[in-house]
Amino acid sequence: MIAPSILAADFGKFAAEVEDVINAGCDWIHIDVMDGQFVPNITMGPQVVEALRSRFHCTLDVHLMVQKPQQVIPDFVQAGADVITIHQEATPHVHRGLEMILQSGVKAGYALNPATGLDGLAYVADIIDVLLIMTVNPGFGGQKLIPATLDKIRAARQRLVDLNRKQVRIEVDGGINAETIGAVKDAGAEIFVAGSAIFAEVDRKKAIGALTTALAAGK
Ligand SMILES: O=C(CO)[C@H](O)[C@H](O)COP(=O)(O)O
Ligand SMILES: [Fe+2]
Repeated sequence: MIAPSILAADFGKFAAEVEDVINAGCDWIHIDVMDGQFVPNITMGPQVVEALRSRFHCTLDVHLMVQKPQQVIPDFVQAGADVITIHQEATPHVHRGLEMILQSGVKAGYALNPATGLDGLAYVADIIDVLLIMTVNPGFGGQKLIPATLDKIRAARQRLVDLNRKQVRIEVDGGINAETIGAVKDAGAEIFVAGSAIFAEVDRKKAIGALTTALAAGK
């Protein structure tokens, strides 16, 4: 499953950009929400999710890179998100935040920065649908994948099996391209967020095709 990250899209023709990747066969759209506090960048809010919801039927995968995500979760639920992911590092009450998402009828994602370990996973594994392993430090698109995160993906896959929660899908985000996608897949990832690898190319169908081919070929 390839999830284009619209952070790398041309904001001047936003809807057309999303339409382009949906027409190219993508069913998940990854929406990066940044508050300028948790990460040093400010991007988009619930209005963007609402606008996309009114036009498209695809899965809207909202990645909240904000402090105190509990304060904004209801806004993104209301806007029509299908998956809402919050960071372990963004709140001392990550379990409460994940429960809030789940109780709203939305799929809950639990995100870990590159230097955060898997210690908390056992305590939230039963209430999450997605484990988002950041393969770059969050805040910006176009960065290089951090190789040490591959071991974490492998360890997370095993940990989920041990916890009897292998249905939790591992999502990877940052620096995913035709060169790296095979390795993250072999490590155990199932959802692949790609921003610049898709939107920096003129022919999005070709770019997504290159990712799919690399995915099938593996490492
Ligand atoms: O969460 C993110 C950054 O914090 C983005 O989803 C990610 O960076 C995607 O961009 P690219 O594929 O260009 O690395
Ligand atoms: Fe993201």
